[in-house]
Amino acid sequence: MKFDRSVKIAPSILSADFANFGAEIQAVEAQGADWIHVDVMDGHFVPNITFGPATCAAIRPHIKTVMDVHLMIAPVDPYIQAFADAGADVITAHVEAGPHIHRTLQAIRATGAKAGLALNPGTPAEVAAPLLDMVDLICVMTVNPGFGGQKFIHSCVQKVTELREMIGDREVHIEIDGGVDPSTAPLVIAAGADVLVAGSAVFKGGSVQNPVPYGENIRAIRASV
Ligand SMILES: O=C(CO)[C@@H](O)[C@H](O)COP(=O)(O)O
Repeated sequence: MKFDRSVKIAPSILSADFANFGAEIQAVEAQGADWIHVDVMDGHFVPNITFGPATCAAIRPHIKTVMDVHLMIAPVDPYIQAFADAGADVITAHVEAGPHIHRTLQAIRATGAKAGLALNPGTPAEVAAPLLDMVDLICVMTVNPGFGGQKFIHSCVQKVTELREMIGDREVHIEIDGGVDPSTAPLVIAAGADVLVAGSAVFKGGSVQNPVPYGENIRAIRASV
């Protein structure tokens, strides 16, 4: 996976048809998705449950782009290898999910996957400072994690500006997750983000049978930035 700073749109399959992940992934990729964002939730770290490594392994052959796995689970460390074996290109863990984030990031990189660090809306940018050489991506949550379709939290935009300044010329992506649509995407791109996760704003109005709205939605986000 080669680093580049262009704007990338990563549809979150949390808003896709759960009975049809393979076809949904193929449809959004055909309609212009750059990465596929996979939200893993455990009903403990976040108040919702989605799926685990077996589902990730099952969808992997359908993903031609980048499989971006966002772990909203605690503990994280016992499951890292399973998600790497499932074919994740990026594995992101939350700083709030345990006491040893440095060890977690090391363990992710040791698998060969890119290491992502996620920050909840209430977590300040400074927590990333000692970890900048250990991460390939920082995921700024712009909603409280757990559900799609929530309202973007505007106070998180300043955090993106601070992180971009901190990162300097390191090859670290800034990903935005939650409430991204054509009205909020320009704010975070201007602040220095390059990966936009979007669930409801991509999947709304479309289906596997009628994927054209997926393309229109992706182009609307791209055009907004
Ligand atoms: O991680 C999460 C939610 O916890 C996200 O990836 C959501 O799935 C984004 O959904 P929208 O806010 O774009 O609908």
